[in-house]
Amino acid sequence: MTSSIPIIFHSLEAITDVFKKEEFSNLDAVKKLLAVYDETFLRYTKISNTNPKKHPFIVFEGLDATGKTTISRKIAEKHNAKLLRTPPASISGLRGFFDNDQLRVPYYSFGNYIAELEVLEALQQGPVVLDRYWHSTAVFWLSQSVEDGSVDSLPPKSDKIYTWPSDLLKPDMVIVLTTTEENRRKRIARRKVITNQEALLKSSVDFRKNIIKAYDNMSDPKVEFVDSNDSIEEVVRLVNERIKRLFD
Ligand SMILES: Cc1cn([C@H]2C[C@H](O)[C@@H](COP(=O)(O)O)O2)c(=O)[nH]c1=O
Repeated sequence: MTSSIPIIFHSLEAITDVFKKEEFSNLDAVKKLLAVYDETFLRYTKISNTNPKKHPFIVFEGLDATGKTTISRKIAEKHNAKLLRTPPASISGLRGFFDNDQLRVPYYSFGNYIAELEVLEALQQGPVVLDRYWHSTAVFWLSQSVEDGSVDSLPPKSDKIYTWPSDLLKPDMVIVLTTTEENRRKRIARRKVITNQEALLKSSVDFRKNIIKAYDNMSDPKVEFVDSNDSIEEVVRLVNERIKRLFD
Protein backbone atom coordinates (compact mmCIF):
# COMPACT_ATOMS: atom_id res chain seq x y z
CA MET A 1 0.00 0.00 0.00
CA THR A 2 1.34 3.45 -0.89
CA SER A 3 1.69 5.91 1.97
CA SER A 4 -0.49 8.46 0.15
CA ILE A 5 -3.58 6.30 0.69
CA PRO A 6 -5.01 6.64 4.21
CA ILE A 7 -5.64 3.40 6.09
CA ILE A 8 -9.06 4.32 7.41
CA PHE A 9 -11.48 6.66 5.71
CA HIS A 10 -13.82 8.82 7.73
CA SER A 11 -15.79 10.32 4.87
CA LEU A 12 -17.05 9.52 1.39
CA GLU A 13 -15.12 12.49 0.05
CA ALA A 14 -11.83 11.11 1.36
CA ILE A 15 -12.45 7.91 -0.62
CA THR A 16 -13.50 9.58 -3.86
CA ASP A 17 -10.42 11.83 -3.58
CA VAL A 18 -8.31 8.67 -3.92
CA PHE A 19 -10.30 7.35 -6.89
CA LYS A 20 -9.93 10.75 -8.60
CA LYS A 21 -6.12 10.57 -8.48
CA GLU A 22 -4.55 10.48 -11.91
CA GLU A 23 -3.12 6.99 -11.47
CA PHE A 24 -6.51 5.47 -10.57
CA SER A 25 -9.24 7.48 -12.28
CA ASN A 26 -8.89 5.71 -15.64
CA LEU A 27 -9.02 2.18 -14.27
CA ASP A 28 -12.09 0.32 -15.52
CA ALA A 29 -12.80 -1.15 -12.11
CA VAL A 30 -12.76 2.32 -10.51
CA LYS A 31 -15.08 3.71 -13.17
CA LYS A 32 -17.48 0.80 -12.64
CA LEU A 33 -17.43 1.33 -8.88
CA LEU A 34 -18.28 5.02 -9.21
CA ALA A 35 -21.03 4.24 -11.74
CA VAL A 36 -22.67 1.75 -9.34
CA TYR A 37 -22.70 4.39 -6.60
CA ASP A 38 -24.34 6.93 -8.92
CA GLU A 39 -27.00 4.43 -10.06
CA THR A 40 -27.76 3.40 -6.49
CA PHE A 41 -27.90 7.02 -5.39
CA LEU A 42 -30.38 7.92 -8.14
CA ARG A 43 -32.57 4.95 -7.24
CA TYR A 44 -32.55 5.88 -3.57
CA THR A 45 -33.33 9.58 -4.05
CA LYS A 46 -36.36 8.66 -6.17
CA ILE A 47 -38.00 6.76 -3.32
CA SER A 48 -36.61 8.57 -0.27
CA ASN A 49 -38.74 9.97 2.54
CA THR A 50 -41.89 8.13 1.56
CA ASN A 51 -42.14 6.44 4.94
CA PRO A 52 -41.00 8.30 8.05
CA LYS A 53 -41.29 5.25 10.37
CA LYS A 54 -37.96 4.26 11.88
CA HIS A 55 -37.19 0.54 11.59
CA PRO A 56 -34.27 -1.18 13.37
CA PHE A 57 -30.93 -1.45 11.58
CA ILE A 58 -28.70 -4.25 12.95
CA VAL A 59 -25.17 -5.16 11.87
CA PHE A 60 -23.33 -8.46 12.36
CA GLU A 61 -19.56 -8.46 12.63
CA GLY A 62 -16.76 -10.84 13.59
CA LEU A 63 -13.84 -12.87 12.33
CA ASP A 64 -14.51 -15.04 9.28
CA ALA A 65 -16.35 -18.29 10.04
CA THR A 66 -17.96 -17.20 13.29
CA GLY A 67 -21.48 -17.81 11.98
CA LYS A 68 -22.34 -14.33 10.69
CA THR A 69 -23.99 -15.48 7.49
CA THR A 70 -26.15 -18.14 9.15
CA ILE A 71 -27.13 -16.05 12.16
CA SER A 72 -27.84 -12.90 10.19
CA ARG A 73 -30.08 -14.93 7.84
CA LYS A 74 -31.99 -16.48 10.76
CA ILE A 75 -32.42 -13.13 12.50
CA ALA A 76 -33.57 -11.46 9.28
CA GLU A 77 -36.13 -14.27 8.71
CA LYS A 78 -37.43 -14.01 12.26
CA HIS A 79 -37.92 -10.24 12.14
CA ASN A 80 -39.01 -9.96 8.55
CA ALA A 81 -35.96 -7.85 7.85
CA LYS A 82 -34.14 -7.24 4.59
CA LEU A 83 -30.78 -9.02 4.66
CA LEU A 84 -27.91 -7.14 3.02
CA ARG A 85 -24.14 -7.52 3.06
CA THR A 86 -20.92 -5.64 2.39
CA PRO A 87 -19.38 -5.52 -0.05
CA PRO A 88 -22.84 -5.18 -1.63
CA ALA A 89 -23.84 -7.61 -4.40
CA SER A 90 -23.69 -4.76 -6.94
CA ILE A 91 -19.89 -4.48 -6.54
CA SER A 92 -18.89 -7.90 -5.23
CA GLY A 93 -17.95 -8.90 -8.80
CA LEU A 94 -15.12 -6.33 -8.61
CA ARG A 95 -13.70 -7.87 -5.45
CA GLY A 96 -11.24 -10.02 -7.38
CA PHE A 97 -9.67 -6.89 -8.81
CA PHE A 98 -9.38 -4.96 -5.53
CA ASP A 99 -8.44 -7.75 -3.09
CA ASN A 100 -4.68 -7.78 -2.51
CA ASP A 101 -4.45 -4.44 -4.36
CA GLN A 102 -3.46 -1.04 -3.02
CA LEU A 103 -7.05 0.14 -3.57
CA ARG A 104 -8.44 -2.60 -1.35
CA VAL A 105 -9.34 -0.30 1.57
CA PRO A 106 -10.87 2.42 -0.61
CA TYR A 107 -12.91 -0.31 -2.34
CA TYR A 108 -14.30 -1.78 0.91
CA SER A 109 -14.82 1.68 2.36
CA PHE A 110 -16.72 2.81 -0.72
CA GLY A 111 -18.78 -0.39 -0.53
CA ASN A 112 -20.02 0.76 2.86
CA TYR A 113 -21.44 3.92 1.30
CA ILE A 114 -23.19 1.93 -1.46
CA ALA A 115 -24.54 -0.41 1.22
CA GLU A 116 -25.76 2.64 3.16
CA LEU A 117 -27.95 3.66 0.20
CA GLU A 118 -29.35 0.12 -0.03
CA VAL A 119 -30.01 0.15 3.72
CA LEU A 120 -31.79 3.50 3.56
CA GLU A 121 -33.94 2.19 0.72
CA ALA A 122 -34.80 -1.01 2.60
CA LEU A 123 -35.50 0.83 5.89
CA GLN A 124 -38.47 2.46 4.16
CA GLN A 125 -40.15 -0.95 4.20
CA GLY A 126 -38.94 -2.59 7.41
CA PRO A 127 -35.95 -3.66 9.55
CA VAL A 128 -32.53 -4.28 8.01
CA VAL A 129 -29.83 -6.81 8.93
CA LEU A 130 -26.41 -6.11 7.43
CA ASP A 131 -23.58 -8.68 7.30
CA ARG A 132 -20.42 -6.55 7.93
CA TYR A 133 -20.14 -2.76 7.67
CA TRP A 134 -17.64 0.00 8.46
CA HIS A 135 -16.27 -1.75 11.56
CA SER A 136 -15.00 -4.64 9.41
CA THR A 137 -13.17 -2.28 7.09
CA ALA A 138 -11.62 -0.47 10.03
CA VAL A 139 -10.63 -3.38 12.25
CA PHE A 140 -9.21 -5.56 9.49
CA TRP A 141 -7.00 -2.74 8.29
CA LEU A 142 -5.90 -1.55 11.69
CA SER A 143 -4.86 -5.08 12.55
CA GLN A 144 -3.21 -5.60 9.19
CA SER A 145 -1.17 -2.41 9.77
CA VAL A 146 0.10 -3.74 13.08
CA GLU A 147 0.90 -7.07 11.45
CA ASP A 148 2.88 -5.60 8.55
CA GLY A 149 4.65 -3.12 10.83
CA SER A 150 3.24 0.10 9.34
CA VAL A 151 2.04 0.98 12.88
CA ASP A 152 3.66 -0.35 16.10
CA SER A 153 0.49 -1.38 17.89
CA LEU A 154 -3.23 -0.65 17.92
CA PRO A 155 -3.93 2.99 18.83
CA PRO A 156 -5.43 3.48 22.35
CA LYS A 157 -9.21 3.24 22.80
CA SER A 158 -9.47 7.04 22.99
CA ASP A 159 -8.00 7.51 19.49
CA LYS A 160 -10.33 9.21 17.01
CA ILE A 161 -9.56 6.48 14.50
CA TYR A 162 -12.29 4.41 16.22
CA THR A 163 -15.02 6.97 15.63
CA TRP A 164 -17.79 6.35 13.15
CA PRO A 165 -17.66 8.43 9.92
CA SER A 166 -19.99 11.39 10.45
CA ASP A 167 -21.50 11.03 6.96
CA LEU A 168 -22.30 7.29 7.19
CA LEU A 169 -25.64 5.97 8.52
CA LYS A 170 -25.11 4.52 12.01
CA PRO A 171 -26.59 1.14 12.89
CA ASP A 172 -28.86 0.84 15.94
CA MET A 173 -26.83 -2.14 17.11
CA VAL A 174 -23.61 -3.90 16.11
CA ILE A 175 -23.19 -7.50 17.22
CA VAL A 176 -19.78 -9.18 17.04
CA LEU A 177 -20.03 -12.98 17.01
CA THR A 178 -17.17 -14.78 18.74
CA THR A 179 -16.15 -18.44 18.79
CA THR A 180 -13.26 -20.47 20.11
CA GLU A 181 -10.43 -20.80 17.60
CA GLU A 182 -11.09 -24.54 17.43
CA ASN A 183 -14.67 -24.05 16.29
CA ARG A 184 -13.69 -21.32 13.87
CA ARG A 185 -11.06 -23.56 12.29
CA LYS A 186 -13.53 -26.39 11.88
CA ARG A 187 -15.81 -24.06 9.95
CA ILE A 188 -13.06 -22.47 7.89
CA ALA A 189 -11.50 -25.82 6.96
CA ARG A 190 -14.16 -26.15 4.30
CA ARG A 191 -13.17 -22.89 2.63
CA LYS A 192 -10.42 -21.98 0.19
CA VAL A 193 -7.87 -19.39 1.35
CA ILE A 194 -8.14 -16.55 -1.14
CA THR A 195 -6.87 -13.26 0.28
CA ASN A 196 -3.83 -12.24 2.31
CA GLN A 197 -6.12 -11.32 5.18
CA GLU A 198 -7.80 -14.71 5.24
CA ALA A 199 -4.37 -16.34 5.30
CA LEU A 200 -3.30 -14.05 8.14
CA LEU A 201 -6.44 -14.87 10.07
CA LYS A 202 -5.51 -18.52 9.81
CA SER A 203 -1.88 -18.12 10.77
CA SER A 204 -1.54 -15.24 13.22
CA VAL A 205 -2.81 -15.31 16.79
CA ASP A 206 -1.87 -11.62 17.17
CA PHE A 207 -3.82 -10.65 14.06
CA ARG A 208 -6.95 -12.31 15.42
CA LYS A 209 -6.47 -10.81 18.88
CA ASN A 210 -6.00 -7.34 17.43
CA ILE A 211 -9.18 -7.63 15.42
CA ILE A 212 -11.18 -8.46 18.53
CA LYS A 213 -9.43 -5.71 20.49
CA ALA A 214 -10.06 -3.18 17.71
CA TYR A 215 -13.77 -4.13 17.71
CA ASP A 216 -13.80 -3.57 21.45
CA ASN A 217 -12.17 -0.15 21.02
CA MET A 218 -14.96 1.07 18.74
CA SER A 219 -17.16 3.80 20.13
CA ASP A 220 -20.53 5.24 19.11
CA PRO A 221 -21.74 2.77 18.10
CA LYS A 222 -20.02 0.40 20.49
CA VAL A 223 -20.15 -3.27 19.61
CA GLU A 224 -21.88 -6.01 21.61
CA PHE A 225 -20.11 -9.37 21.77
CA VAL A 226 -22.21 -12.54 21.52
CA ASP A 227 -20.70 -16.00 22.01
CA SER A 228 -21.56 -18.10 18.95
CA ASN A 229 -20.07 -21.42 20.06
CA ASP A 230 -23.44 -22.92 20.91
CA SER A 231 -26.10 -24.35 18.58
CA ILE A 232 -27.62 -22.05 15.97
CA GLU A 233 -30.91 -21.99 17.92
CA GLU A 234 -29.12 -20.90 21.10
CA VAL A 235 -27.10 -18.19 19.34
CA VAL A 236 -30.29 -16.88 17.72
CA ARG A 237 -31.88 -16.78 21.18
CA LEU A 238 -28.90 -14.88 22.63
CA VAL A 239 -28.96 -12.39 19.76
CA ASN A 240 -32.72 -11.91 20.13
CA GLU A 241 -32.23 -11.10 23.81
CA ARG A 242 -29.90 -8.27 22.79
CA ILE A 243 -31.96 -6.85 19.96
CA LYS A 244 -35.48 -7.18 21.36
CA ARG A 245 -35.52 -3.63 22.77
CA LEU A 246 -35.14 -2.30 19.22
CA PHE A 247 -38.48 -3.86 18.28
CA ASP A 248 -40.52 -2.49 21.23
C1 LIG B 1 -16.49 -6.27 4.20
C2 LIG B 1 -15.02 -6.33 4.42
C3 LIG B 1 -14.34 -7.50 4.36
N1 LIG B 1 -13.02 -7.53 4.55
C4 LIG B 1 -12.30 -8.79 4.50
C5 LIG B 1 -12.18 -9.37 5.87
C6 LIG B 1 -12.17 -10.83 5.60
O1 LIG B 1 -10.87 -11.31 5.33
C7 LIG B 1 -13.02 -10.99 4.36
C8 LIG B 1 -14.40 -11.41 4.74
O2 LIG B 1 -15.24 -11.37 3.69
P1 LIG B 1 -16.64 -12.19 3.74
O3 LIG B 1 -17.41 -11.64 4.90
O4 LIG B 1 -17.27 -11.88 2.41
O5 LIG B 1 -16.27 -13.62 3.91
O6 LIG B 1 -12.98 -9.72 3.71
C9 LIG B 1 -12.31 -6.40 4.80
O7 LIG B 1 -11.12 -6.43 4.98
N2 LIG B 1 -12.94 -5.24 4.86
C10 LIG B 1 -14.28 -5.13 4.68
O8 LIG B 1 -14.83 -4.02 4.73
